[in-house]
Amino acid sequence: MTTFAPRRIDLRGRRLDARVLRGVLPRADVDVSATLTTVAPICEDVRARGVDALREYTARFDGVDLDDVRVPREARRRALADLDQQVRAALEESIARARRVHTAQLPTELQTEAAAGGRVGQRWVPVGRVGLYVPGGRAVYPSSVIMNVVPAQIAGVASIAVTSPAQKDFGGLPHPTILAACELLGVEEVLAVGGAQAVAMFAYGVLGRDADGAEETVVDPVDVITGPGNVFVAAAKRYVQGTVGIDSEAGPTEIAVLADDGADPDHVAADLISQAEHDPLAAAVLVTDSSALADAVDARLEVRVPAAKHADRIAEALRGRQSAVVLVDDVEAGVQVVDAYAAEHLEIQTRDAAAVAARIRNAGAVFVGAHSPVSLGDYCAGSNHVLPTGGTAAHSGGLGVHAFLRGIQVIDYDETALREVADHVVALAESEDLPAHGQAVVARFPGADA
Ligand SMILES: NC(=O)c1ccc[n+]([C@@H]2O[C@H](COP(=O)([O-])OP(=O)(O)OC[C@H]3O[C@@H](n4cnc5c(N)ncnc54)[C@H](O)[C@@H]3O)[C@@H](O)[C@H]2O)c1
Ligand SMILES: N[C@H](CO)Cc1c[nH]c[nH+]1
Ligand SMILES: [Zn+2]
Repeated sequence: MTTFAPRRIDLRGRRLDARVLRGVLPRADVDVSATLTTVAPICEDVRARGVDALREYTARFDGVDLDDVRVPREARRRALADLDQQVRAALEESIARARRVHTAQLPTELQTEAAAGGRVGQRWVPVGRVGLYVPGGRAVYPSSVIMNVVPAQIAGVASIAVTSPAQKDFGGLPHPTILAACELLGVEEVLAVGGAQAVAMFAYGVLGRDADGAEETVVDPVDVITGPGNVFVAAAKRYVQGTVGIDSEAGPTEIAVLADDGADPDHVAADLISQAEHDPLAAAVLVTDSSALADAVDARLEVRVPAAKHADRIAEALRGRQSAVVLVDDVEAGVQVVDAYAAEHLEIQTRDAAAVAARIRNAGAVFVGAHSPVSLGDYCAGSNHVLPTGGTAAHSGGLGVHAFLRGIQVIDYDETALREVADHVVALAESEDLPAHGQAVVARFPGADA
């Protein structure tokens, strides 16, 4: 008999320390590490050969003969004019909520008097140019245009470029709804490149030839690359990090659900399927202290998956080594497990869900209670759906305005304030055997005792 249920991991009665959990929990991160060997030559080739390399990879991976990587304004205007009105209304609502939430994230400028006359400030300055990746392989993601562009605009980034894979079925342009979303948001530079080659294009910039054969800049390099994508995109972001800043490794989608016997198995199954739908590498993990709930969810997967539109992809994700149903002794143990797993999305479907959610330390985003499914956050909650995957939520957060800002400290001491602290600077400089550091202060007060 074909089963559509994820494998079971039984942690009941087991000691749950970090090492044990690391060994037994499902994890897809190794795919990103392994994929570095695939994407490194692609990135280096784009760096060396520019547009010619972009054309070759687009033909190979997307089946499109690219004419120009730049999408003309007219195509974006037409896409918006032709957009279904219901989809337009949904995009507009999503934009409005995202703007509200992301505006509230803007940090305040600080000015502190560390001592009388000694001021230290903190200014938040947007990066100059960003490259935003919008996926478009198995599915297309106009919602990811919003999730990338809104925080970049609110942060005040002056130069914003969006890229998304060229689509065979749409004349080699990105999907029209993606173009329409760019136009709605007033994005002026849109490119038709996907995968690792798009990430390299942004990291290094690309040159091409104009109609007369003269060398021209086709895409300028950016300071920061953000956005979600498949394992090739996530690996390429890891590869170019350092040359540019990145947001997080927002790779193949993950959902973890922490549920007790009060959860509705229909909801839990629907939510696991909703995210397994993204990619055969997507991870769907249920953590529960109720074997009755685990069985009930499995039974619903058996019924629903074969009938679903992308049943093959969903079944592959649910049965993959990255998915599982994890049985634990109680909700307390479940909190330890989901914290060690550090999921991109974590739903809490337990009694007193808000209190349980408040104790979670590692997750890209937490969805609290019966009425906050992950797909609400994917589209219309106002929160950002570009979130860290593969366990990186233990050290990275989701996309927001901060990804596009740098805090610059501004130190402004007057003479009296510097004189007052001079002895301490000299003492510390000498303790580090860096006496010239102390001298740089003493030199300002000739005649004073050093
Ligand atoms: N974590 C997040 O925040 C988040 C948000 C939305 C979507 N996602 C994920 O984004 C992904 C979207 O993936 P997708 O594939 O639909 O679109 P995508 O745009 O990420 O990838 C398509 C590109 O992959 C490249 N590619 C395909 N096969 C390749 C190969 N064998 N070698 C090298 N490159 C290859 C091609 O260049 C193609 O253009 C899914 O995994 C989804 O789960 C994650
Ligand atoms: N669940 C994805 C984040 O991993 C975001 C998304 C966009 N569209 C549908 N879902
Ligand atoms: Zn989703």
